[in-house]
Amino acid sequence: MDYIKITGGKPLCGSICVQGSKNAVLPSLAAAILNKGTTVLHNCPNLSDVKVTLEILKFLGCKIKRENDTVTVDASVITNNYIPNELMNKMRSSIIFMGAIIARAGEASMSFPGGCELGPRPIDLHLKALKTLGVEIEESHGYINCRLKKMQNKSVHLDFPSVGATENIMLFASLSNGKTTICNAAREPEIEDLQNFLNDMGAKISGAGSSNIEIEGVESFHDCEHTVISDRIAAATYLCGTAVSGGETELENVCPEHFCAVTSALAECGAKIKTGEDKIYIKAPEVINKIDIIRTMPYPGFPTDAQSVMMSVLAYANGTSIIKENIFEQRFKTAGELAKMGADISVDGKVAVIKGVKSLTGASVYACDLRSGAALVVASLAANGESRVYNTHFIDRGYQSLAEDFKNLGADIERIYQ
Ligand SMILES: CC(=O)N[C@H]1[C@@H](OP(=O)(O)OP(=O)(O)OC[C@H]2O[C@@H](n3ccc(=O)[nH]c3=O)[C@H](O)[C@@H]2O)O[C@H](CO)[C@@H](O)[C@@H]1O
Ligand SMILES: C=C(OP(=O)(O)O)C(=O)O
Repeated sequence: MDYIKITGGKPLCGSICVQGSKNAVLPSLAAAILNKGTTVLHNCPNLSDVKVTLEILKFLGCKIKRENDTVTVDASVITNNYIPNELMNKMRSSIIFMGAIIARAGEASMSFPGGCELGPRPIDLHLKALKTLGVEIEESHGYINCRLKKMQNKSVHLDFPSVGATENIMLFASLSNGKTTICNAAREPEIEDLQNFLNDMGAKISGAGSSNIEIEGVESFHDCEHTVISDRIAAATYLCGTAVSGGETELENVCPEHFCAVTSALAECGAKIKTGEDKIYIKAPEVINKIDIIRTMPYPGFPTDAQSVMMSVLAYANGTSIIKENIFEQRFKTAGELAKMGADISVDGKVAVIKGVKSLTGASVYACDLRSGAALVVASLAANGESRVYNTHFIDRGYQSLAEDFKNLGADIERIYQ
């Protein structure tokens, strides 16, 4: 089994360029099927989730070309409007194809999406919104069959600002002859990037980044090129790695305003942070201060995706910190693995109490999901002795070169292929 081997104790230093955003590139690739032509996306990270998305696009009939971080999707001809379970269950984001395929083909059929196990991840909000907009939906033998009856001009209210549901509605409604308003839309930067990309293709969407998004449907799209935004969670991971290691690093190709919640938490821990337009510098604190409480929230609150790497930082703090996880029910599995390294963390439902310890000890640990893998690597960077982080396939979903990046910053780290 592959693993990442880390011998802790080396302060990180130097600078690295942060990859393109997983959560921005996935919906944008799905959106490419809305254009009966060629779409070029730059800054596409090389991730296993991106590979699955490209497989889905090929299955639908698209021609794909990848040159370094540029992906070209030719969706002139679509030959399928369904996605088999083998592709759907490989990741959560496969559900974003639903809105896009219905918009392009009038009907779509697919099974439920898969992905990391973070507790229940229903898709009721996606389905309810599409029904409101005139899509007939029935479930049969594990497949969801959707057919557009008549596009309704409607306002859709989301009971929770779901990122995926907001994206699905945007994709569906942008290629139609109606006007749609999304109320209580997700405000994540990836939603704004999707709006910018769709508008580059000829859509008429406004309001992304706020809770109300207005979509004026258009009849067709045109070819375009778009550069995907930088990955704010990867950036948060490198910042947390630097904070525990005691070093100082600079990240390039970032948008610091997208992860203010993380940088203010790290500043509260005592890290020195300086931001430029597309750069961020961090100097680790000599002693990591505890944080009374961090609550994960939809953007611009503290991102659930950065919760695990932050837990690794607080495991080394000079007191007791609390994390309240409000988005996913089972996102504290990392705590059990950190305990193998000597961390003192107790979990009760949505709350984790982290009693900081002076040092952790290297151990063999298992990533339980994507960010858990990143968190275990971060914790290992400062642990005494050697750690082995297994289940690297989770890490590959969201980081194109986690071990290599930390190595370039001076860590004693290596990916072992077996
Ligand atoms: C590919 C991608 O962009 N993934 C991100 C996206 O996931 P994803 O789009 O799946 O996350 P959502 O914002 O939809 O989910 C947030 C919460 O809403 C619940 N919910 C969601 C939809 C629904 O129909 N019903 C329902 O109850 C979920 O179970 C969860 O508790 O946003 C999450 C929250 O910021 C991030 O952690 C993921 O990294
Ligand atoms: C939960 C995540 O992603 P996904 O929604 O793709 O599972 C994540 O990026 O941490």
